[in-house]
Amino acid sequence: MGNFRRVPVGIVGASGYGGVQLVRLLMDHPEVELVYLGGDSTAGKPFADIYPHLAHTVNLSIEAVDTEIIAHRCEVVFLSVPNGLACQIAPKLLEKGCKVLDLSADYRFSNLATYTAWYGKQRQDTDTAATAVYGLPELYRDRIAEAQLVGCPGCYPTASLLALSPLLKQGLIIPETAIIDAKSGTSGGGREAKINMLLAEADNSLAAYGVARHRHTPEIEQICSELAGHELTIQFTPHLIPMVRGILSTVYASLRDPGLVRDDLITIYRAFYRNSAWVKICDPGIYPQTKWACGSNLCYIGIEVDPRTGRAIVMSAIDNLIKGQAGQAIQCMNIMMGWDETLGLPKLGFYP
Ligand SMILES: NC(=O)C1=CN([C@@H]2O[C@H](COP(=O)(O)OP(=O)(O)OC[C@H]3O[C@@H](n4cnc5c(N)ncnc54)[C@H](OP(=O)(O)O)[C@@H]3O)[C@@H](O)[C@H]2O)C=CC1
Ligand SMILES: CC(=O)N[C@@H](CCC(=O)OP(=O)(O)O)C(=O)O
Repeated sequence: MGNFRRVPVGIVGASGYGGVQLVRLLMDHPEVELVYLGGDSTAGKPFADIYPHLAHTVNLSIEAVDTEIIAHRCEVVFLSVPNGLACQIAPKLLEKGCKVLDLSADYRFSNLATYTAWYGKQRQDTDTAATAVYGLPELYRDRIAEAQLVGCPGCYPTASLLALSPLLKQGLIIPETAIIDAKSGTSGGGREAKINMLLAEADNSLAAYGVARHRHTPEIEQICSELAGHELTIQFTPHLIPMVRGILSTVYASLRDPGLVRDDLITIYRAFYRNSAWVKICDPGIYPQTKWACGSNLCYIGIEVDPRTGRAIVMSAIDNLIKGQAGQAIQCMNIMMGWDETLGLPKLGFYP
C-alpha cells in the first residue's frame, strides 16, 4: 500500500444549487475528500435533511461559517454563496494558506470600481482582489495553474465567452458589432424562493430580463476587451426560459473578411480548442441543444455564417450548474492542483 492521501476540501454554501452540485461531484473525485460543509440558515442540519436522496453518500452536517475551523480542516475551499460574501471570507482563508475558488462575482473583476458600479457593494479587499485569476480554463489555464484565488465566471459569461473568444482573439470580427442573445433555465436564479421562478409564473412563458443592464455585461466586456486589445461595449440580452437547467447563448458578429465561410470558422474553432477537452465543436449544419450538455461539464458550440449579412452566428450550449458553475470550479481546482483537468467531472449528460 502507498501513502495516498486525499486533499481535504470544503464548501461554503453547500445547501444551494451550486453547493449540492459540488457535493455530488466532489464525493466522486478521486483526489479529494469532502470534509466541511458550511452555510447560514441551514447551519446545524445534517446535509441529508436537506437532500435526503444523498443520505447514503454524504454523512456531514452543515456548519456555521468559522474561517479558523475551515482553514484548519481544508486545503481547498469552494465559496458558493451570494455576491458580497466571498470577499469577506476569502482573505482570511488565503492568509491561512487555503486555495480558494469563488463561484460568485466577487473576484471576477480586475477593476473593483466596475464591480462596485454594477453590484452596488463597496470593497475593502483590494489587495486580495488583485491576486485573483478569472477562472475560464479555456482562456486562462496557465494563470489558473499559478493561482491561490480563482474567481469563477458567471454562467452566461461562460457560454458567451466560449462562443465569442476565437473570433475576437483571431481578429476575425468587428468587435463592436457583437451581440449576445442568451437563454437560461430557472436554476440560474439559485434555490432561494422568488416569485418569478414559481412554476406557475415561469412555465409557458419566455421573456427577456435585465435588458441593457444585466450584471453579466461588464464581466463579458472585461474579457472581450482583453481579447480584442481595446475597451469594448457588448450588447447582451438574457432571457428566462421555462426549463430548469441549461443555457443557450447565440452570438452574432460581422466578419471582417466577407470571404470566410462556415467551414473556415469550424476549422479555426477546432484549432483554438484543440487542447480543451470540455469544448466540442459541432459538425457543419449541426446546432447545439441545451439537453446535450445537461448534467455534463461540456460546452457544445455550433457555427454558421450568413453570406447575405456577412455575420458569423455562433451558438453555445452548457449546463449552467456544471460548466456554468460547479463543474467549472472543479476544473479550475484540478488545474490549480496540477491534476488532469477532466478529473472527477461528468463527460456524459443525463439525456438521452
Ligand atoms: N445558479 C447558477 O446557475 C449560477 C450561480 N452562480 C453564483 O454562485 C453562487 C451560488 O449560487 P446558487 O448556488 O445558485 O445560490 P443558492 O441561492 O442556491 O445558494 C446560496 C447558498 O449560499 C449560502 N449562504 C447565504 N448566505 C450565507 C452566509 N451569510 N454565510 C454562509 N452561507 C450563506 C446559503 O446557505 P443556507 O441555505 O444555509 O442559508 C446557500 O447554501 C452565487 O454567487 C451565484 O450568483 C454562478 C454561476 C451559475
Ligand atoms: C436565470 C437567472 O436568474 N440567472 C441569473 C444568473 C446567475 C449567475 O450566474 O450568477 P452570478 O451573478 O454569480 O454570475 C441572473 O440572471 O441573475
